[in-house]
Amino acid sequence: MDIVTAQEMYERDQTALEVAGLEGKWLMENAGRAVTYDLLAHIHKEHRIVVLIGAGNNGGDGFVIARTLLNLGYDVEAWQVVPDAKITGDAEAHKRIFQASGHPYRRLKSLEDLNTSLCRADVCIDAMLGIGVKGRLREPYADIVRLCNEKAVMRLAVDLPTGVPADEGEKDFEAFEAHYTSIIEAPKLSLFLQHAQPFYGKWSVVEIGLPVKQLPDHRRRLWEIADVKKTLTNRDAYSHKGSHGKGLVIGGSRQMPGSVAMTARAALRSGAGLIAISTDPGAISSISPFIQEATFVEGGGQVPDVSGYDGVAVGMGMGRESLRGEWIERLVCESKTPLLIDADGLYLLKNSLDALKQREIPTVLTPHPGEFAHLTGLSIGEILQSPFSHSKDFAERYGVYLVLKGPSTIITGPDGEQRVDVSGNSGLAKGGSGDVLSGILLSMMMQTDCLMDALSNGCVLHGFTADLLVQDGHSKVDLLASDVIEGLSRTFRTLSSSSISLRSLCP
Ligand SMILES: NC(=O)C1=CN([C@@H]2O[C@H](COP(=O)(O)OP(=O)(O)OC[C@H]3O[C@@H](n4cnc5c(N)ncnc54)[C@H](O)[C@@H]3O)[C@@H](O)[C@H]2O)[C@H](O)CC1
Ligand SMILES: [K+]
Repeated sequence: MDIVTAQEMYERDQTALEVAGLEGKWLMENAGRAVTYDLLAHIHKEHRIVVLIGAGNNGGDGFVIARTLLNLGYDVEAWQVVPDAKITGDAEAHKRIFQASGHPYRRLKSLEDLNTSLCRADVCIDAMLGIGVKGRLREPYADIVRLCNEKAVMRLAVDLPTGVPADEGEKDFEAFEAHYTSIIEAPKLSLFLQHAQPFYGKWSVVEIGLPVKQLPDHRRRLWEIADVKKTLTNRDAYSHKGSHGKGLVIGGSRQMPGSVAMTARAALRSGAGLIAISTDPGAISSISPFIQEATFVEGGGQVPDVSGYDGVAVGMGMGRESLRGEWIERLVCESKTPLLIDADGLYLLKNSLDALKQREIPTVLTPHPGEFAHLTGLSIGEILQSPFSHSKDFAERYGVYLVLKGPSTIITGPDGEQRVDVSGNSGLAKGGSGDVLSGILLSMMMQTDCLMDALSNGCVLHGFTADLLVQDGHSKVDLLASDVIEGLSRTFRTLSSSSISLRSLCP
């Protein structure tokens, strides 16, 4: 599913008009009806519903929604919150259809009247502003939004909650706090921003009839379990351990032996053929009981020889001594093997960014916002405010694959393509989760031709496993990173059993 900016959404509407003759009025009818049927899952016949209608096309959708609900026999009060003169274009056309259908609407004269109506209502549908909002809300929207937010009503938003900017880069806004948002055609960037997402509540996306094959490809998509099923490499019946990648995990220390154990174990549980660990010799006895299948290579204080491996993950629990920084620089400059750099490795990489630019073999960096702030010199606040553009700038400038971890993980390729993974839950906010993710990613990197697919699939497998575990058996409080490793077996079984049942349906 594509993810768009406001500008890209307007371009899509324009394309629909130019290539398919789909006029705005038709799209508005489609959008209003699709949203209505989506919202019906949250509305009962006995509910009293208030529809709030603003000045632009989001308000136009509101007229279609109010009309459709009234036609279906729901108890609806439609409130136009701006003067008549402000309703123009397609919205005005739909206002006329609304009136011609014999439905009344109310015009906001005083906030007191609306307050009385909202006090009686069970459901409030926000069709005031959508992707056209600019800057902080002006009146009467700001007052109305405050009023709605303090009422004990179910708040449903159309496309975006009024006041939430569609794009990244803005942090200080006041907005309608929706319990549920019915998003039109494609999620907007702000759905994936930590400070904006809570305003959306739960959400889904409705389709409004745009000519999808003709639309410009903005190369930014949501990556979901269905995409994983389509792209995950099948295990060939005649394969051997060498067919699934020979990986090396470099890291761990006496103080942090568990990190590499988890990375190695997660890599093997996700299908890697062979995993070797290069670590502080003093840590081997603590690590080996947890991962009998791994072999150990003698580090001997030297940068390990990585030739002969299909992929290398480096940095987990490695410590930050300057000697390790030299290793990172040498690996970046000299190794001809795809590299994944995480944790302490990212900290040390800061001094080798020029070398990174020169490197021609694929490199994957997996920072959380704090590590990315360290790498870029930006603040964590700046990263969180504009994670899409900062990720893209960095990945393009240094020619790397960047996995910016968070509740919405953004995966960016060196050519600027972006994927977003929203699987997972707060149970993953614990030490060790990143080590497990690195192991899964290493395994996927070695088994998938397209690195973007490998990384996107790895992120979803990690989050989806955590979701399965808290649905059944675990809670978000007790979930451990090591539970996720053991939970991978269920995820892979789920994925393969669904493909078997699909196959069994085919003639
Ligand atoms: N393909 C589609 O996605 C379709 C979407 N539709 C809906 O149309 C809106 C976008 O419509 P647009 O008219 O461009 O913008 P808005 O309705 O969001 O608002 C414009 C309106 O808002 C005023 N305004 C801007 N900023 C502020 C502010 N800070 N405070 C107060 N008022 C503000 C501005 O002056 C304008 O009057 C999209 O979200 C969908 O809901 C179509 O229905 C179908 C196709
Ligand atoms: K809205």
